[in-house]
Amino acid sequence: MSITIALTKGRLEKQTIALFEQLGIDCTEVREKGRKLILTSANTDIRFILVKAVDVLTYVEHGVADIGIVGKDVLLENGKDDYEMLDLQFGACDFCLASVASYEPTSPRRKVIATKYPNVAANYFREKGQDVEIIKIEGSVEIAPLLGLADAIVDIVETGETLRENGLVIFDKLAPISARLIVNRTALKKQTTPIFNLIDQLDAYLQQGGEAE
Ligand SMILES: Nc1ncnc2c1ncn2[C@@H]1O[C@H](COP(=O)(O)OP(=O)(O)OP(=O)(O)O)[C@@H](O)[C@H]1O
Ligand SMILES: O=P(O)(O)OC[C@H]1O[C@H](OP(=O)(O)OP(=O)(O)O)[C@H](O)[C@@H]1O
Repeated sequence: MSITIALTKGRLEKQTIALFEQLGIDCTEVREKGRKLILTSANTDIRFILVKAVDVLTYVEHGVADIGIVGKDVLLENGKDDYEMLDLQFGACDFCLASVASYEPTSPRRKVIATKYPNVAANYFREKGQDVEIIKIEGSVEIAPLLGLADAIVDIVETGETLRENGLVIFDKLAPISARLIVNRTALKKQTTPIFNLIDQLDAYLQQGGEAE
């Protein structure tokens, strides 16, 4: 029986492949994929599918993929933490509250918050007991406070360069983010041994300080 692994296309792709290759899993077809989206590993029973981050959740939830590799941001936003089995430690960044330096996070005025992650932002302000208006933005979130659309943003910060270049500063760190391995529950019951073997190998590699290049 083969294992299907859904990979997040884009930023996490290279490091995911590098990590699997460190375990001796051939990923040549994924590295040289062209426009192909279903790829096989030459030396294992693993099949990879390449999809957008949120779709990794969908394929794993429906059992079409047994395993998924996805950012913690996507799990938090979609309330799917319980699928998570392993922190893969790459793709590290943070969810942050940021704005222009004059922003007053504790002022009683009802704030407007722009974000790609409305649920993460809503949970954060709910826990703080603050009622805010949330505006969903699809990208370039940093311009929202500069143009007066929002008072502040909740967004991913990695190097901090985007904030710096747009004159924004961090007011709070909400949660650390990195790539996570998620597993479909039924697949785990049906294919316990191969799935746990893979997780154990990844875990052992990461424990001994190995990194995805
Ligand atoms: N600087 C960063 N900005 C955004 N995501 C990052 C960053 N560094 C690591 N990541 C991780 O990479 C994952 C994939 O991000 P990527 O930008 O490739 O896809 P996306 O968020 O779906 O964007 P797009 O809609 O542009 O395809 C994120 O879910 C996050 O976990
Ligand atoms: O701290 P940094 O290293 O600068 O990285 C953080 C930036 O990267 C992401 O945006 P992305 O490049 O995905 O573009 P987007 O604005 O279109 O989402 C994120 O939303 C930040 O804007």
